[in-house]
Amino acid sequence: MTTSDNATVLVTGGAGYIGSHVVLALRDQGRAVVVLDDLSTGRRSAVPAGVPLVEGDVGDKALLADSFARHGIGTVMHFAGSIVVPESVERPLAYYRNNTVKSHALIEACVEAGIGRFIFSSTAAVYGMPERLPIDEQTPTRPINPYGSSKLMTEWMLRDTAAAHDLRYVALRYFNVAGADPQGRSGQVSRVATHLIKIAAQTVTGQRAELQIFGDDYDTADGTCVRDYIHVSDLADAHVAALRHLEAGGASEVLNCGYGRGYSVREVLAMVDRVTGKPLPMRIGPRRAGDPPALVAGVERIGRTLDWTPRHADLETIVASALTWEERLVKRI
Ligand SMILES: NC(=O)c1ccc[n+]([C@@H]2O[C@H](COP(=O)([O-])OP(=O)(O)OC[C@H]3O[C@@H](n4cnc5c(N)ncnc54)[C@H](O)[C@@H]3O)[C@@H](O)[C@H]2O)c1
Ligand SMILES: O=c1ccn([C@@H]2O[C@H](COP(=O)(O)OP(=O)(O)O[C@H]3O[C@H](CO)[C@@H](O)[C@H](O)[C@H]3O)[C@@H](O)[C@H]2O)c(=O)[nH]1
Repeated sequence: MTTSDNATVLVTGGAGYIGSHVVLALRDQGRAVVVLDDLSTGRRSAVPAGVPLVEGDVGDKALLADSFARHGIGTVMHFAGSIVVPESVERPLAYYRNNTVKSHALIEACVEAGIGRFIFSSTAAVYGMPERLPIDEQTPTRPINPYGSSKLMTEWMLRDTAAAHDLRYVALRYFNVAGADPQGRSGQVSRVATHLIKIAAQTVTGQRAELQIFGDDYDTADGTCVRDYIHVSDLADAHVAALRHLEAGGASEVLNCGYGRGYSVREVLAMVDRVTGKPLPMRIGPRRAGDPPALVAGVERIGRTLDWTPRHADLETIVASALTWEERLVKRI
C-alpha cells in the first residue's frame, strides 16, 4: 500500500454507457472520482451530481496534466474512445486517432505525472475469429477490423510502458456488455444503436418496427451467433476489483471480462419475449459482415486474479434491466 492509495480516480469517458456505471460503482464504494469527457457520445446528465466533469479531449496533454494535479489523481481508468465496428472500417484513421493516438497521449501524460495505475477498456474484438472456445487470454490476437486493432495497439503501448516505467495496468477485454444499473441511475443511450439487446429494447418500446436477425445459417446449435453477455454493473464491479488489485501492489494483467457462458441470438430474443410476455416483431436477414459465429470468454484468469463475484450473471436480469431503462428513456423523450 502506498500513500496515494485513496487518491482520486480519473475516469475518461465517464459520461458514456460503461464509464458512467463505473463512476457509480466507485462512488458506491466511497471513492473520489473525476470524469474527463468530450461529450461526443456521452451525456452530461450521466455524470452524478457532485462528480466533477472536466469537459475536454483525452488527447489534450496540457488539460490532462492540469487535471491530474488539480484533483490529486492516483489512478486513470480509460474508457474514452470510438466504439462502432462498421464505422471503424469506413473511417480507420479516425479510429486510430481517437483510440490509439489519444491513448498514447494519455499514457505519456501519466508517465510524466508519475501516475502508476492504469485500467483500460479493451475488447474481445482483439481476438478476431478465434478457432476454439472458450477464448482464454493466451488465444492469438488477430483483430479483423480497425476498431479491434486500435484497442490492441493500446494494450501493446501499456505492456511496453509498464516494462520501462513505474506504471502497472489492467486491460479488461470486455465481451458483450448489456443491461442497465439496477437502481435505474444509468443505462445505454446510443445515437446509432448497433448492439442486439439495445435494438431489442428499442423494438419492444416501439422505436423500431422490427428486429432483424443477422443470419441463421451459422455453425451453431440453432444457426444464430453465440455471445457471452455480461451485465454492465458486474463489469463495473470488475473495474473496482482491478483498482483494488493494483492498489494492493498486484502485477499488470490482461483479463477477459465475461461469464464464460454463451447465448445465441435466438436465445436472447426468446428471453425478451419471456420478459415482455409477447413475441418481438422480427425477421431473419442476411449475415452481418465480420460477425464471428461464437465468442465465449475463458474466465479462469479473472476468477483467480481479482476479488470479483458477479451479482447479475443471469440473462433475464440483463434483459429486464435493459428494457426498464429503455422504457424510462422513451418517457423522457
Ligand atoms: N459497449 C461495448 O459493448 C464495449 C465492448 C468492448 C469494449 N468497449 C469499450 O468500452 C469503452 C466505453 O464504451 P461505451 O460502450 O461506454 O461507449 P460510449 O460511447 O457510451 O462511451 C465513450 C465515452 O467516451 C467519450 N469520448 C469519446 N472520445 C473522446 C475523446 N477523444 N475525449 C474525451 N472523451 C471522449 C464519449 O463522449 C463517451 O462519453 C470504449 O473504450 C469501448 O471501446 C465497449
Ligand atoms: O440487430 C441486430 C443486432 C445484432 N445482431 C446479432 O447479435 C449478435 C451480437 O451483436 P452486437 O450486440 O452488435 O455485439 P458484437 O458484434 O458481438 O460486438 C460487441 O461485443 C464484442 C465482444 O464480443 C465487442 O468487441 C464489441 O465492441 C461489441 O460491440 C451478433 O451475432 C449480431 O449479428 C442481430 O442479429 N441483429
